[in-house]
Amino acid sequence: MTGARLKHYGWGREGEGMSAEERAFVLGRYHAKFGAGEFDTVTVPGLEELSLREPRVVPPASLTPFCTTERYDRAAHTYGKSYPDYVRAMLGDYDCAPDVVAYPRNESEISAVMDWAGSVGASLTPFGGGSTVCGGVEPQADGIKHKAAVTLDLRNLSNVVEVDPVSRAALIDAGTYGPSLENQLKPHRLTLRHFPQSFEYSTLGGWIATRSGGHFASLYTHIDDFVESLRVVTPVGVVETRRLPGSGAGPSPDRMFIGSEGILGVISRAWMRLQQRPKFRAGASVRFPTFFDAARAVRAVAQAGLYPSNCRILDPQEAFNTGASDGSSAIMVLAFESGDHPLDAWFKRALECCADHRGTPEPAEAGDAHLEGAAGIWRNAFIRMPYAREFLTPVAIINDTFETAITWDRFETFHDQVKAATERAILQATGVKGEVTCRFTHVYPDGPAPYFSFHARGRHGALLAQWKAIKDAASDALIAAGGTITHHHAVGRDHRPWYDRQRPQLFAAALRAAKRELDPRGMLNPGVLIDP
Ligand SMILES: Cc1cc2nc3c(=O)[nH]c(=O)nc-3n(C[C@H](O)[C@H](O)[C@H](O)COP(=O)(O)OP(=O)(O)OC[C@H]3O[C@@H](n4cnc5c(N)ncnc54)[C@H](O)[C@@H]3O)c2cc1C
Repeated sequence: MTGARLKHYGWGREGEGMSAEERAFVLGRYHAKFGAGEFDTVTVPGLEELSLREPRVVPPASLTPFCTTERYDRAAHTYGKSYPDYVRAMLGDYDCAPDVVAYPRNESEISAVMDWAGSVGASLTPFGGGSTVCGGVEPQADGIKHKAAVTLDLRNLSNVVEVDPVSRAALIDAGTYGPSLENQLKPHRLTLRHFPQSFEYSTLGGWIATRSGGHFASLYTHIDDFVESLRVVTPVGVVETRRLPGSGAGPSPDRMFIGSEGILGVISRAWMRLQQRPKFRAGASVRFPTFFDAARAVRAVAQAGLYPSNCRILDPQEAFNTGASDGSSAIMVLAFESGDHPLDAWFKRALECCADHRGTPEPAEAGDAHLEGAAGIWRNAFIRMPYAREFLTPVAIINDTFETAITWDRFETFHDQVKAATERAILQATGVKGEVTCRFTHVYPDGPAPYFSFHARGRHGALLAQWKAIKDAASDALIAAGGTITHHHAVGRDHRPWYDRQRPQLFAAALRAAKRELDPRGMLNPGVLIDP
């Protein structure tokens, strides 16, 4: 990585953030929701004001070239990017800071850190970009089972190592951040085209470890679909899977590590399936009178086998919040792309599906039609929004998201139940009416992945409890109504109670057995996904 260092509190690098106009726009939307009065503001402590405990362990001389106990490194690896992470950081609570941060440069250094951490009874937390929103990178040391906490940041493993243009695949180091990955593929005229909203500040290894959801709204929804083979460093040795386009040889070893959230080993590199860079595009913003009209159109498009790269819908309130509409209509952002052929026939057919459900396309300007109008405004807001939380938390705004998936036959009831339960919980927890909005991130022929955002006016001193009451109610509702606790944000520690209810018990036992085999000391990410 180049440029200024990453913030220890907030999104992106030091010196980055929203412009004054963007902040005013976002705060204006909240003033409109919650009243025009001044928000009660808390000052976030600076790095030098934080009190961190003395490191409980220090690395041996052989590891010091790539390990540190510096204040900045420990503070910047204490939290991920969830709402409670921001609150605790704002309150100066750095009790769980790691004792040591390691920046290995190759697999043997990963193994050396594992061996040392194991020998001193420390836990080991794999760390990519730290953009987890479910408590995936918080260091663990209870003083009994784990006497100290070591974080293993993979940023120095950051190369596209080899490109196979014939099979259209590349071997890529796990610590490679999104922009660097794409920049290194560009000269080969290839692309991974996996663009989670966190693309700039997350890594290939993190995407694979969490089964992240990216650019493609249909067909290639999760990173899983691009993984051809993996190398994983475990405390008992290295696992390497065979490069194959597909295989029916038993359960897939790749699948065991994809989504393992750092509890079975450290993904060090992967062969990834690539795409041609798109040359042909077709797209539009389509307006619908209601969100459910838009959802029915999405179902028709998904079931027609058209596989748009983008088919995201925003409910009217979500469209209003991002500035993409005046709040009177739902919006579909529809796009097709190909490196090989024109897409007019697919696009035309998708618009027919939309018209069948009262959808009206916005007239497109010349050029990148899919980035014009409401779609373009939404896309810009999508990229800039991550910077908002660092100034919304200090004014006691609770803004968070949760995402799930559900089959089409249950979607409309599911949506209404989850939304109502979340709205009720906001009112109960804060005493003030809040707002819950919904969009789709990904779509399948058998159902959508709805993504809910909620906005509440919290109170300093009670923010964590208020957030938890709302999050618990929303999670309870979506599990009770048959959804998944996460479609792509992963389980971490925050989603454990609901994942435990959703996951078959015998599967949990099998996962525990796999962990015991690969991580006999139980040092890797304790508490994530399963208890030992
Ligand atoms: C603003 C914002 C937007 C987001 N948008 C999206 C989105 O569009 N789609 C989406 O899917 N997610 C999204 N997320 C969530 C997050 O970005 C993803 O989970 C991402 O995949 C995490 O990657 P990372 O490199 O930051 O991993 P980290 O946050 O560092 O780690 C995540 C988990 O993976 C483990 N891990 C990391 N690297 C490795 C490795 N090499 N080997 C083994 N385990 C490892 C960690 O221990 C941890 O449990 C978003 C988060 C934020 C803050």
